[in-house]
Amino acid sequence: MILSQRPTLTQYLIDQRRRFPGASGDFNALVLDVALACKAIAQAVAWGELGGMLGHQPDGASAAINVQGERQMRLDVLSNEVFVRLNEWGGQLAGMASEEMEAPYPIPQRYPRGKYLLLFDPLDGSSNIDVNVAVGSIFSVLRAPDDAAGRDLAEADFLQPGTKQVAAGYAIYGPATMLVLTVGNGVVGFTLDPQLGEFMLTHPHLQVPADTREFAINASNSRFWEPPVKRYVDECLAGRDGPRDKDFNMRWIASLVAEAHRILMRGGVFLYPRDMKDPAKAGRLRLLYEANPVAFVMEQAGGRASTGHERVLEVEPMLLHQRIGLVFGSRHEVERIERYHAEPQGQGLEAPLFAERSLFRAA
Ligand SMILES: O=P(O)(O)OC[C@H]1O[C@](O)(COP(=O)(O)O)[C@@H](O)[C@@H]1O
Ligand SMILES: [Mg+2]
Ligand SMILES: [Mg+2]
Repeated sequence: MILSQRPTLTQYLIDQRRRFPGASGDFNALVLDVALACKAIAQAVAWGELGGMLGHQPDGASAAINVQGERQMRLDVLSNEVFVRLNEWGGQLAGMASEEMEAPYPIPQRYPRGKYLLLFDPLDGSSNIDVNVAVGSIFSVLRAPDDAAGRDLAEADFLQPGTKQVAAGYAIYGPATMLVLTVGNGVVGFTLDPQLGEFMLTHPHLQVPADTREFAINASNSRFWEPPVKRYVDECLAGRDGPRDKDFNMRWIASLVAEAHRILMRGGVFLYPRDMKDPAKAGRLRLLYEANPVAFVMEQAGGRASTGHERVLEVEPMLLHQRIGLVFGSRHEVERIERYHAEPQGQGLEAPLFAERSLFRAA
C-alpha cells in the first residue's frame, strides 16, 4: 500500500491545535466524536435495503412522529441515537439538541459535562433515503452559557445567534462520504477512505464562486412564493431573453446537505424562502441545526446566506425548532435576492418585458 500524503482529520486537528498551545483538546475530541457518528451513519445508510433499516418508523413505535409533526424514517431515529450515544460520554458537552428530540438532551449524570453545546440534524434529506439519493448530517457547535455548569440546560441556553457558532459543518453520504468543517477560518473538506475508516483532507480551501448560472428551488411551491422570489426565479427562467441576459440551469435534490455541497463545489444559489403555503410557518428549514451551520459554512467559503431580509447568522432565535426562510450560495445572487426583497414590492414584476414573459405570473 502507498502511504497517503494527505493528513487525516485527526492529524489536521492536532496540527491546528499546535497553533493554540493553551487549548484543552476538548474541541478536537468533540469533532472526532461527531466524525465517528457520521462514519457510523454513513455505514448504516450504505447498507441500503440490506441493512433492513429503510422506510418509516412502524406505526405505534415510540416517537414515530417527531416534534416537527413529520413521520420519522427508521434511519432518522437510528442516526439520532448514534449522535447521542457517541457524543454524550466524552466530557466536552453541556447538552445537545436535535431535530428529532423535542427538548434539549441533558448529559447523563454518569458522564462529565463540558463547555460546548452540540446541535444537529442527524439525517437530513430523509425523503431521499429510500430512493438511494445523497443524504447527510448537519451539526453546529456553540458554547454553553457561563452559568450552565452543574445544571441541566434549558431551551433558552441554545437560543444563540449563528454568529456565536464555534464550529459547524456537515457530512454527506453520497457516492463518497465527505465531512465538511469550518471553525471560523475557512472551510475544509475530508473524504472518507472506506478501507482505512479515516477522513482524509482532500479539499483544504473550499470557496463558493461569487457568480453562478445555477439555482435550486422547489418549484411546486411557486404559487405560494412572495413577489421578490417570483421575480428572481422568473428572471432566471427567462434566461438570455430576459433581464439577466444569460441562461440558467435548475437543480432540486430535496436534500439540503447535497444542495449545499453542490454549491460549495461549483457555485449556485439555493432558495427555500418563507412562503404563503402555511402562513403559520416562517419557512421550511430549521434555524438552529440546518440554516445556521450551512450559513456559517457558506460565509466562511466566501458565499452568503440570508433570510431574504437579513443575514441568517444574525437572526436572534426564539425557539429551539424555529423555522426560517433560507437563501444561500454565490454571493452576488444572494445579494440580488436581498435587493429584490428590499425594493418596494411589485417593482420589476411590473416591468413590461418581464410581465409579458413571466412564467410564474399569477393567473
Ligand atoms: O420536500 P421539499 O419541500 O422539497 O423539502 C426538501 C427539504 O427538506 C429537507 O429534507 C428537510 O430536512 P429533513 O429531511 O432533515 O427533515 C431538506 O433537506 C430539504 O432541503
Ligand atoms: Mg434536515
Ligand atoms: Mg433530519
